[in-house]
Amino acid sequence: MIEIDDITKAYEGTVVVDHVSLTIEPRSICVIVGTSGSGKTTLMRMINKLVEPTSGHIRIDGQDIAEIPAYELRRRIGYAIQGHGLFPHRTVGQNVATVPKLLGWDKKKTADRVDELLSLFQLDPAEFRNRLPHELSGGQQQRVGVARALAAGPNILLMDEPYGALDPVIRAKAQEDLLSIQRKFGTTVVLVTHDMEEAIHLGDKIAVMDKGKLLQFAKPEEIIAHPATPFVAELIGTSERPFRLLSLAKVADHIEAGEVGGEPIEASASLRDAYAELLWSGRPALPVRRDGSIVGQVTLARLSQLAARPQ
Ligand SMILES: Nc1ncnc2c1ncn2[C@@H]1O[C@H](COP(=O)(O)OP(=O)(O)OP(=O)(O)O)[C@@H](O)[C@H]1O
Repeated sequence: MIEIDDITKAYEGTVVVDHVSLTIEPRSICVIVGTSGSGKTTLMRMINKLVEPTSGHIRIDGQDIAEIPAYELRRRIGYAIQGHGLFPHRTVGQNVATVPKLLGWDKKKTADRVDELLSLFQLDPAEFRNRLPHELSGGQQQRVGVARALAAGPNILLMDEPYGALDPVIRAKAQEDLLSIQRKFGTTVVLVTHDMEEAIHLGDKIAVMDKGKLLQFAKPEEIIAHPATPFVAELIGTSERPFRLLSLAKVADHIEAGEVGGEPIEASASLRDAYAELLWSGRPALPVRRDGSIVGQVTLARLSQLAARPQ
């Protein structure tokens, strides 16, 4: 658990993070969202002491980080940034091995871990471990950056706009990878983005920042349905609200009995994808497929109800 307790950061009298308090539950993803310069990165960097707070406290699993040396904290907390930050003259394998090496892991354990992580990120170790970062695509470099951050199995992973530079297809893939890896390892993730779509997709909870202040800290459903201020509502985009609500749930959770013809949709698809397909194909219902079999239908009528403002 990460407890941020009344934290403030000022640079020469200018307050950039202003009395922020929030508690991030273990094994959850907290996304910090807000406009440029709102203090997102500064807030996150206080968690691994890259920035020292002016006042306030941060506790990790009950321990005040003021009592933990910065180097120790940074070995315990993974950190991945936009543009990956890989060492350009070190191979992919050496990059991923950075923290295990600092921790004095033996060669075999380190090499096994590097290969495990590269495989996990769908980078064939034999093909990629000896390449230099510039011999990789942007998306591959980003994956190596996240693999490096996870190398020593940290409980906490901080990510600063990790997918900002990726094209939409690679970005969606990287987000799915993050979700599955987070579930696999149970990592607590704090991710900074200015993209509300990304925040809603990834966040168990979303922290909305503006001018150094925390405006709202809540589940995506709550932020969409009950934005705390007009600024939060604007950030969500009023015309986007129904679609954002639908993007939070899966077809699997809203299957109705009944048979209907035509091209099916997968149960794992989001309701938003189902809604788009219903509108695009002009059908009132789609058959739903799970593990290759048709298991029911999803209907336009039901999705229209689900997209309406929650009471
Ligand atoms: N080392 C520093 N010295 C002085 N001011 C700083 C320093 N670091 C950040 N700031 C200022 O603090 C404010 C918040 O910066 P921060 O990087 O936290 O914002 P952000 O929300 O992450 O923005 P972006 O989305 O553009 O990265 C900005 O006005 C920035 O200019």
